Amino acid sequence: MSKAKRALYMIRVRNLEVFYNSSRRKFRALAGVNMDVEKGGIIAVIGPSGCGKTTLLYVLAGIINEFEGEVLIDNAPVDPRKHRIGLVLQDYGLLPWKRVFENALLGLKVKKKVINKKDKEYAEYVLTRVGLSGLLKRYPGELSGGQRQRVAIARVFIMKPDILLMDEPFSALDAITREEMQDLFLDVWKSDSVSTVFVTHSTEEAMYVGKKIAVMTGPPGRIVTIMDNPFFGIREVKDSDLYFSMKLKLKELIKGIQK
Ligand SMILES: Nc1ncnc2c1ncn2[C@@H]1O[C@H](COP(=O)(O)OP(=O)(O)OP(=O)(O)O)[C@@H](O)[C@H]1O
Repeated sequence: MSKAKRALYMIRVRNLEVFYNSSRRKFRALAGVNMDVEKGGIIAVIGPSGCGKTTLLYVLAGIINEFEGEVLIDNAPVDPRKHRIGLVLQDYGLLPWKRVFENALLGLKVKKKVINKKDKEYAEYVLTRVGLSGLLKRYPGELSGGQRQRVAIARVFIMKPDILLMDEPFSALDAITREEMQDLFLDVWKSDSVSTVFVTHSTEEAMYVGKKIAVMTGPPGRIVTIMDNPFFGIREVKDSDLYFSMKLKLKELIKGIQK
């Protein structure tokens, strides 16, 4: 492949195999996973429980570093010391003894020893965009679930990551807060267009936040299809035939029904 073509991709996964070793057995969690994420792309990864979605994210985050195959971030082997990798988890990952502002700066602090005035101004700007400007001095225990997730989202955008990995970030939230957070995520994402892998259990969420949708089955985890999503960022189409037929197709693929 030509250099110009390769440079279009921010994330490249080729023939990825991951095994978990326990004392009794070797468990194959991923089997020959292939996936590309374009610069500024969002791929939503959807699949049944236990198919290997989190394992895939952990490889991309550099948390799992024993694997077979190739995993490239911006054309270089994944390396958390070199790449800025933003990871948002379902349980927010906030430190309970630190206030909102300090929690929001944690990701950047890991990457940068000295936080300067410009960094703090940018942090304030992002926190204001996510609607937290009045809550900067609170502790996580004094926030709602949605507010905690806002802090977690602000934290990854403040560190200006090379790639963003979202592991079912909104699944613990009630339906209304969840929709608000999806809107907020896309709104903040639009200004940075950071290349994102968004893992979700929900077909509706995948169809709202994914420019592309990858369907995984397993274990062992495999990607059975990657499709373009014409409904990216659109909510009002819920009654269209095309929307429902795509949703049905996704559900069938997740269940392993191939027509
Ligand atoms: N540390 C481990 N040791 C052994 N097996 C593991 C380990 N972690 C995960 N697994 C197994 O690997 C498979 C993939 O797990 P993973 O957490 O990646 O799935 P998932 O698709 O993210 O699931 P869920 O949607 O329920 O979060 C599962 O079958 C799981 O039981």
